[in-house]
Amino acid sequence: MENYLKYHNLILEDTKDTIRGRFVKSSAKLSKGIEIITSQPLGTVALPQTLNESCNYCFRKQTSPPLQRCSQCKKAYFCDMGCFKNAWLSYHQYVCKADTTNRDAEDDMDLEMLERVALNVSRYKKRKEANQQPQTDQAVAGDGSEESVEITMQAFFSLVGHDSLQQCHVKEKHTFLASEALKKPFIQQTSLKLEELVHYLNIFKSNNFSINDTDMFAIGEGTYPIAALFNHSCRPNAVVMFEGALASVHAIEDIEPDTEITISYVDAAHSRNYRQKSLHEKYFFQCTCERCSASVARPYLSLIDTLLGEETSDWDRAQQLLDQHRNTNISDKRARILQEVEEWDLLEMCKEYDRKSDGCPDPEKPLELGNYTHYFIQFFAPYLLTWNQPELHQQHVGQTLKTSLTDFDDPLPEFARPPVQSTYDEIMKTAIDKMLSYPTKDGNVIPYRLDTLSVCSSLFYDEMAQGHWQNAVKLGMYVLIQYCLIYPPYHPMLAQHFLVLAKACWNSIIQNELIGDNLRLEKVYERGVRRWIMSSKETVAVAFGKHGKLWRETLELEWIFLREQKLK
Ligand SMILES: C[S@@+](CC[C@H](N)C(=O)[O-])C[C@H]1O[C@@H](n2cnc3c(N)ncnc32)[C@H](O)[C@@H]1O
Repeated sequence: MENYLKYHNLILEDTKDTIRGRFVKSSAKLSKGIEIITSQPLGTVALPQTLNESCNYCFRKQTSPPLQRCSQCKKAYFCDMGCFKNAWLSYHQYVCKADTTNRDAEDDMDLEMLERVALNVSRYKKRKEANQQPQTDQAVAGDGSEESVEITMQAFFSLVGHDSLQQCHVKEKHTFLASEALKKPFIQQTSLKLEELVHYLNIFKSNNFSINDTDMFAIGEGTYPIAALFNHSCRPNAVVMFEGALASVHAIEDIEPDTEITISYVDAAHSRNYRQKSLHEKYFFQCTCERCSASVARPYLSLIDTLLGEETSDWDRAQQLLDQHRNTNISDKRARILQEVEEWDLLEMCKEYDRKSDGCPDPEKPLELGNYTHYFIQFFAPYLLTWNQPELHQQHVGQTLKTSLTDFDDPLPEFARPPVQSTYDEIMKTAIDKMLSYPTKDGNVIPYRLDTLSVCSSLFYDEMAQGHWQNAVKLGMYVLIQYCLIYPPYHPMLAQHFLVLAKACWNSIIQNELIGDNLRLEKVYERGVRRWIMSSKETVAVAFGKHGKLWRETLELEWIFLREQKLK
């Protein structure tokens, strides 16, 4: 295992702290966008609601030819006979029948994962017993370039289950699930004991990953022993991405040698309390990352949570309530926000907060969604991505100075306000201080709060679904500002949002053309599309790589947009 890590410029260090355990650090500089290491699954389970969307064996999505449904159990889907045969040999033969029990869906997934992992552990042990020769480290790991089964298993056996810390109801549930598994002959044949199975379930709780598709929607869950060696930070420098069932850890910022590499176990778009509570319940630690506790180097990071405030209720529940429109408080707020969005005049706002006009919202009055968005977007986009490329910010002098920013964005006049700060940290600090300097008033929608974000992001998708593109663009720009605060600049959530925003802007242009709306508005949208396509290209390449669906979609949109421009 160490060899595999070393080959990938990684070192596993032990803190000797019983909770923090080991952590992974870099032994060389790792540039943003690189795939640091890949991680093979020891077991994967599809989410019940997405069973027909991806192959039950390799987790790839396929529409042409369509996935084939298993004719016997009529539940699992596969790409082709190859995947079906592999699945059959590894696990499907044991579960290929209707399950008549009525456990809840989460328990069913845990049980399925347990059975898959137990089978793999038992096969591995049997193979080891059959091949009695002691293996040297070299023979086990080769040159370290490939993750052999031995490496995956070594990593799995080393993972923490926090067995003694689990709460009574968790212990009871895990004991029940382990005994359910042991009722099945194929699990009895593994010779694994009840305590071992309970330990594996504890390992899953603190180490498993949610498997996402390219649109960042969860489609399953997996045990990835190598990826599970990375510790958590609410401000991570790496993310775990999936290609089918293979996980890989990507750097989302430049990582200097000897730096801990961290990923985030919870969505960073939650309040500090929510994150702390769920990290403690599931992983048993108190998060002291740069965002959770005041960092000396980057003090503005802890101000992000001061800005965001608390969730009004449990986030998922709030989402549910939003969907159902039942909760009067939330639907009142939704109606008020929608009215603000309807009344916000995009052209007026663009004029007021144009870089040359030096406009800023009245410092005596609370911020409204429109002026908040138009004023602060000038701090962030696209400057969060290009602050370290000053040549891109040069004024267009003479006839020929051409830079990618002048291709994609307005050249920035020297006297422009607010000035582009010269580092990422300065941009963030200046913007956050400025936001916090505005007064707030009870009953007003406070733009930077989390509850406003959750209403606006749900409205953003609803307005797109209904083809209300002008509203969608305003909401999308607002959500962008919040994402710039919450996520590191090359985070997949931000990259994906840039692309969706570019598409919304493009659809707005098409819709405006259809209804013959005014030309000046069209110019504003065109500038938006250029800007969001550029930002999307820059971030998608780093966060997702240049081989996936999002990169293709970005290039396609750019191609259509540039072609239309030429035709005009
Ligand atoms: C997925 S494992 C990470 C690898 C683990 N440190 C190990 O040695 O196997 C998750 C566990 O690591 C520890 N951990 C992860 N991130 C941490 C952090 N930021 N602070 C303290 N402990 C952390 C907790 O014990 C958590 O349950």
